[in-house]
Amino acid sequence: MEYNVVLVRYSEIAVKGGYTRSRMERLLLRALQESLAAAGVDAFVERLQGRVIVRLASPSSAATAVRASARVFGVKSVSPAVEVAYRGLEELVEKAAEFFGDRVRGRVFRVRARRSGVEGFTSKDVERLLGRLLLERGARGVDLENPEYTAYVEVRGGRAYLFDTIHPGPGGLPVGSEEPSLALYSGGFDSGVAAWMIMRRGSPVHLAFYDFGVPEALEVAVEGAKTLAGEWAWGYRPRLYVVNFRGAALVVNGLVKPSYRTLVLRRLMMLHAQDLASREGYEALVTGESVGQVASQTVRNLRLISSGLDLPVLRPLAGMDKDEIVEKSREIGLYDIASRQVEVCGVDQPPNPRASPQGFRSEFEKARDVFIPPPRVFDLKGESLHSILKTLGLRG
Ligand SMILES: Nc1ncnc2c1ncn2[C@@H]1O[C@H](COP(=O)(O)OP(=O)(O)OP(=O)(O)O)[C@@H](O)[C@H]1O
Repeated sequence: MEYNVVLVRYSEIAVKGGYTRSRMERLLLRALQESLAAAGVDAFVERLQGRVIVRLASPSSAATAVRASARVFGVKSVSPAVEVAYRGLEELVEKAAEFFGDRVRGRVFRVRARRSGVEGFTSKDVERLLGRLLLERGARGVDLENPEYTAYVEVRGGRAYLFDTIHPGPGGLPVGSEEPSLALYSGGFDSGVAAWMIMRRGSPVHLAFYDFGVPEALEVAVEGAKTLAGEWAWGYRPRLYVVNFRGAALVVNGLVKPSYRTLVLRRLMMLHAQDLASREGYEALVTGESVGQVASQTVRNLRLISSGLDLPVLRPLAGMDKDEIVEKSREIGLYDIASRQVEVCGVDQPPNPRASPQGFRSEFEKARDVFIPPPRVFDLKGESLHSILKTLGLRG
């Protein structure tokens, strides 16, 4: 018996009611279809009560389908499974024993059964009967606490799903459940993880990179943006905005007192991102700031950088430690790229961690009217890495 489906469980959607739930389920299906198609899996995606079934055209695509499904936001976990039809408990456990028989031989096991939309027998009945059958067919023993092998049976109406592995998905909400937002993305660890975390909460996140004129930094940021889009952005077309901030850095370095330069430049960045977001219909900004991580991220300085903005600034890493952030970037596949990023902040002196609000205001006034050219805009799904780099003058 070969895997013919992937069973997809979703997390928070299950607790939503009525219209919201069916909208989110539709978004989840669309994202799953897109992710599977991009991975080259020929499959039909079907909604069951509380589950999604990915029906595979070929069993050989099961592993790829599992990987592709586990990269979709809203998915709690996935299992490659065998779907069988049955009439009555006896036929069900017989088919299950056929699938699990070889796998439990010589091993200590347990059966975990669940059931919904079924009359006439309980989950316990399935566990007991199948357990007995598997012992008869060569399993070494039963241990409910510490088995070597778990045989899972999920019964839904007239069909049952048999599986023995559960692979975690990212959780969260399907992309499109929330309004879109714009992440200030540097290509470093923090802003990549931050963008991912807000995508995970259902917002289609677009990215803005502020270019201080260091080609290596721009190249890494484009690569990181392509990776985020290619691995995680299912169900929408993320954009990358590359903003030429060289002029802004020059003006700030020329006019502003050294200890205020980083803060003034950051605030210019935030204001610019807010205008850009408003024009494009994005309803929040996202940054990778974490309280106290560096001098520009003290509570005081975060206040100064973002005071008076109309759009909410989402800072999903605010309460995280650096090592947790780096670990997360590893999990989501951004570590290698982010670790190549060079630190470029546009100015050469760190800010005072407790900058004075009055001092900041008067220094900011000196630079507030700096001209910033319109951004270059890229469709991260539609354009290849090479063509984006070429347009930006980074490839011949
Ligand atoms: N060149 C840039 N382009 C876009 N956003 C930026 C840029 N530089 C900084 N940011 C934004 O400001 C935040 C704070 O930047 P900072 O350099 O102080 O912190 P960081 O911890 O090094 O961030 P990261 O790891 O994302 O580079 C970043 O997380 C990002 O959201």
